[in-house]
Amino acid sequence: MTTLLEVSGVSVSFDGFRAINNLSVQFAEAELRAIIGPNGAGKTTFMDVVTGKTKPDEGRVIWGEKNISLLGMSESEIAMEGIGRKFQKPTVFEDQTVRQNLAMALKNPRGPFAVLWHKRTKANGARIEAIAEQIGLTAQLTRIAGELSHGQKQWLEIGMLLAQEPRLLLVDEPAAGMSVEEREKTTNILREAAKTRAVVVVEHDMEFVRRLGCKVTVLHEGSVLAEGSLDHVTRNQKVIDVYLGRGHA
Ligand SMILES: Nc1ncnc2c1ncn2[C@@H]1O[C@H](COP(=O)(O)OP(=O)(O)OP(=O)(O)O)[C@@H](O)[C@H]1O
Repeated sequence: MTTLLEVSGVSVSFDGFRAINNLSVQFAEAELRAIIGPNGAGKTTFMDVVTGKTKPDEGRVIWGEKNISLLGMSESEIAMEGIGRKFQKPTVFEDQTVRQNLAMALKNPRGPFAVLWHKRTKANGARIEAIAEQIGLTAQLTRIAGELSHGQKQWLEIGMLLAQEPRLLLVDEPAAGMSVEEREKTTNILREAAKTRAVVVVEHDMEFVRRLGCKVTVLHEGSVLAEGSLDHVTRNQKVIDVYLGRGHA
């Protein structure tokens, strides 16, 4: 498997406290990965480092086949490299329809060829339909986004991120506040999306992680404590001691 993102020996300190401590972790192209760990383990800080929001004190963050360092890049440059991030709270344009939200998110090829505009609009229409189907919102395309349920808003935002065609999608606690059916649908959307890109999901809900059925990385005190299948990591005594024993099983 080709490595898409390599985080190597990364440390981040806040006022002398090491939130990320010599962290090394890799992600392959087109893989689904769950990141779990107790509160304060460094999961959010890890995503902040990858997206350029937080600059590490040490270490390397290497991206893509050209082995580009993300460390010297701004957040917007990193986003343009193809790294998308879904925060926990859905942020869609509430007063716009689902279709308009997706249309705004679509990555249009920028160029001076105005004659191609019509063609492009047609192609965009097809892309919107395809994404709507992928996120299960085909029947909601003409609805105002503000009227959608919490789960539907989350899917719409995932769709808006997919419209940008990211090569890596970071998703923060997608299952929070969702019903059982919504969670199931969310797992399917993420699993499907991960067939063509890397999808990294930070999640506390172990049932949801089990449904994802993917490799799991357990973070603790800013480093990787265990990695492997969910069964493998949940059998690890250290994982049981620091995480599962605290009611996350
Ligand atoms: N800007 C900051 N200033 C000071 N300390 C911070 C800052 N950001 C994070 N921390 C600390 O770094 C540690 C790691 O935090 P982080 O939010 O990355 O953990 P987490 O695994 O995402 O936790 P949770 O599961 O609660 O979201 C915590 O102890 C947190 O208090």
